[in-house]
Amino acid sequence: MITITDITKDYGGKTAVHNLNLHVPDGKIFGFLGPNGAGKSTTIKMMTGVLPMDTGHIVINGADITEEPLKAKRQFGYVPDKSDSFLRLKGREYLNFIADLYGVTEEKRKERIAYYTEELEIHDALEDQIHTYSHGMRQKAVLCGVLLHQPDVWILDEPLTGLDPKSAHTLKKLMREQADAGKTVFFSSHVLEVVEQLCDEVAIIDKGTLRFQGDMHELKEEFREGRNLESLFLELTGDA
Ligand SMILES: Nc1ncnc2c1ncn2[C@@H]1O[C@H](COP(=O)(O)OP(=O)(O)OP(=O)(O)O)[C@@H](O)[C@H]1O
Repeated sequence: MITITDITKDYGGKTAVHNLNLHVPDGKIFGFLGPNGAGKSTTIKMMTGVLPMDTGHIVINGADITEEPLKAKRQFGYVPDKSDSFLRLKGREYLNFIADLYGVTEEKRKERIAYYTEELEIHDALEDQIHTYSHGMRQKAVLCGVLLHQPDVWILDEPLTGLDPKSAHTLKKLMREQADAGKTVFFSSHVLEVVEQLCDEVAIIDKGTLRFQGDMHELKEEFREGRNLESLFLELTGDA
């Protein structure tokens, strides 16, 4: 579970996120939706402790990201929208490093690395350095790192962008399994079809301000005759 209370972030006088409140429950796939520049990545960076917030609190599974950063960070796995870290490591070295960080046993890491890298089709690239990987392959390597230590909370920034159809299908299946196991799945997107197909609950943000939060059923109730998610999104984000 993630609770965000009254968070605000200014970048040199420009407000990127303004008094945002969100409750991300367990057992559901939660989509965080908004146009380019809406404040999604800024919010995710504050959730994961990458950026300090100016005001407010974020609590992840009972741990405050500012007051108990290590405890909070142990609760989640994070896949950023761009991954340019550990480029000199080979894929297998990176995954072993993650397994060491999170204390995954030899037996479990062997089994999980084999399973998830096969599922996401990067097994054949494990002996190559990450700088030779494509954007999608890097994302899959980071995703395997998250799957390897099986955190309760997943925080994924645009996770399906750049994935081929088969890998996107596999990731959607894994997200559903995680939610069905009563865990937390939070992801950002501006692809409406993905959100419509996958989410149980959504929040829509625009210009740093929350425009809607509710389940897909409530969102669909907002649809009037002849309107779809796209027209509703455009109306909520002020572009209709
Ligand atoms: N480091 C920064 N310095 C100054 N302004 C920034 C910085 N990072 C983001 N911004 C601004 O903050 C606002 C929110 O940006 P953010 O990256 O959070 O949006 P987003 O919803 O993730 O967009 P996208 O879908 O395009 O990735 C934008 O107006 C952006 O220009």
